[in-house]
Amino acid sequence: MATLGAQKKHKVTIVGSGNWGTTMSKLVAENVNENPELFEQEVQMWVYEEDVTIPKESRHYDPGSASASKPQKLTQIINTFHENVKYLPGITLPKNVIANPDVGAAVKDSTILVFVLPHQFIAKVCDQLKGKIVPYARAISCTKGVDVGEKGIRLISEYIGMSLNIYCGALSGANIASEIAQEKYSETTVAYDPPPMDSRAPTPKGSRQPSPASSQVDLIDTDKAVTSGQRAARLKALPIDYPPLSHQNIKKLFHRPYFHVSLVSDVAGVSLGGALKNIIALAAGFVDGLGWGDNAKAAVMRVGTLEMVKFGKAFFGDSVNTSTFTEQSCGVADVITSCSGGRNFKCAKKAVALGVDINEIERKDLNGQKLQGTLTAYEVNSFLKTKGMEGEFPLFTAVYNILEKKVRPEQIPELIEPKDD
Ligand SMILES: NC(=O)C1=CN([C@@H]2O[C@H](COP(=O)(O)OP(=O)(O)OC[C@H]3O[C@@H](n4cnc5c(N)ncnc54)[C@H](O)[C@@H]3O)[C@@H](O)[C@H]2O)C=CC1
Ligand SMILES: O=C(CO)COP(=O)(O)O
Repeated sequence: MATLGAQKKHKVTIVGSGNWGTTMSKLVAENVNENPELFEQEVQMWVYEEDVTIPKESRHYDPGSASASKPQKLTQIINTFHENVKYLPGITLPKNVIANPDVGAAVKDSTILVFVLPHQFIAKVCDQLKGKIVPYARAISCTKGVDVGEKGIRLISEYIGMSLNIYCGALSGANIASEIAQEKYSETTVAYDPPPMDSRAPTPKGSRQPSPASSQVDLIDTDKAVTSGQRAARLKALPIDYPPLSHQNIKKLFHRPYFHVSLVSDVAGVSLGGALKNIIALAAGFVDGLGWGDNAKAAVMRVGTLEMVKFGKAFFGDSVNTSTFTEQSCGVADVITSCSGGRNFKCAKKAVALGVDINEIERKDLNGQKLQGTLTAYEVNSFLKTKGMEGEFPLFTAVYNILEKKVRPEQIPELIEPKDD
C-alpha cells in the first residue's frame, strides 16, 4: 500500500540484459504497468552494447532489407523490435522496456536497481555506477555467484551494497529463464531485509545528483565482519515522498501469475543457494556425461546440497537459516532444476561426453551466455584452501579438481565417499 501523501513513484532499472536479465525486464515491466501508483511506467534495461546480426531464423530477419546481413547495435534492435534477438530470441518484450547502452544514464534517478549480470562483471559495473545513483536507491541482486578476495568471501548482494553504499537484497530460485519468459509457472525466493533507519524525510531539493560513493570497498573477512549496525549507519533512508519499499511493494515488483514470489529475510541463504548450486550442477553434468544415469545424479545432488548447507553455516553463521536451503525455491528446488536443464549441467555433460574442455563448449554453444559454475568452483576452492578446509567439502573440491584436470569424473564416487577416521 502506498503511503498517504507519497507523490513520487519508483523508477526501476534492470542492470543487465542476458537471458535472465531480459526475462527479468519483461516481468518487471508487466508489473510496473499493473501498479502505476507505485512505479514509473518506463523500465530502463542496461545493455552491454554489441553489434548483432539478426539471425536468419528470426521473425525480424528481412532478406529484402539492405541491412539484413549487416550487424546492428543490440539496443537499437531491442528498441525497434521489442525483442532481444541474441539473448532471449522469440520473446516479445513489453514496449515500456527501454534498452540503454549507457549505464549511468540507465540508472539516473532510479530508486530500484535490479542487478542481473554474470558475477564476473559486477565489480566493473559497480565502479561505473559510483556517483551515478541516488544515495537512497535500493537494490536486488539476481546474480548467482560469490566474490572471493584475498581476505575472505562476500555475497554478490554484499559486494553491490558495500560498493555503492546502498541496501541490496537478493532474488534467487529454481528459475530457468527461458521457461519464465514463456510464462510457464515457477517459484522464486526474494530476500529483502533492510536495517531499520531513521524516520524518512522528504526528498531534499536539488539533491538528485548524489555524492560519489567511497571508491574503497570494504573486504568482508569472515573472521572480522562489519557489523550490521555499522553498515546501517551508512545507508540513506528512502525519502517519505516515495511509496515505502515494504515486502508488499517489493512483491508487487516481481510476483506474476506465472512467477510466484516468497519473501524472506535471509539474504545470505538465498544468495548462497544460487551460487553454490552451480557447482553441484557441474557435478551432475559430469556424471550424466559418463552415462551413469539418474541414481548417480541424485547422489551428487544429495552430497552437494549437504555441502551447500554446511558452507553457509560454517562461513555465514547465524545469518543463514537451514530452512532457506530445504524449504525455499532458492535451495533444493534450484539444485533440482539446475541439474535437469541448466546451462552449467548441459555444458558439463557435453564436455564429458565428447571429451572436450567445458570452456570450449561454453564458447561454441552458448552464443555469449556465460556459465557461472566454473568460476564459482575456482573461487570457492581458493577460499576453502585459505581456510584449510578443502577436505570438508569433497564434492566442491572434486569439481574444482576435475576442471583442473587433476582428477577424472569417474573418480567422483571415491572422492565423495565419507572417509573412515
Ligand atoms: N539464464 C538463467 O536461466 C538464469 C540466470 N541467472 C543468473 O543471472 C545472472 C545473469 O545471467 P544471464 O542474464 O542469464 O546472462 P547470460 O549468460 O545470458 O548473458 C551474458 C551477459 O553478459 C553480458 N556481458 C558480456 N560481457 C560483458 C562485460 N564485459 N560487462 C558486462 N556485461 C557483459 C552480455 O551482454 C550478456 O547480457 C547470472 O549470475 C546467472 O547465474 C539466474 C537465474 C536464471
Ligand atoms: O540459475 C538457473 C536456474 O535457476 C540457471 O542455471 P544455469 O546458469 O546453469 O542455466
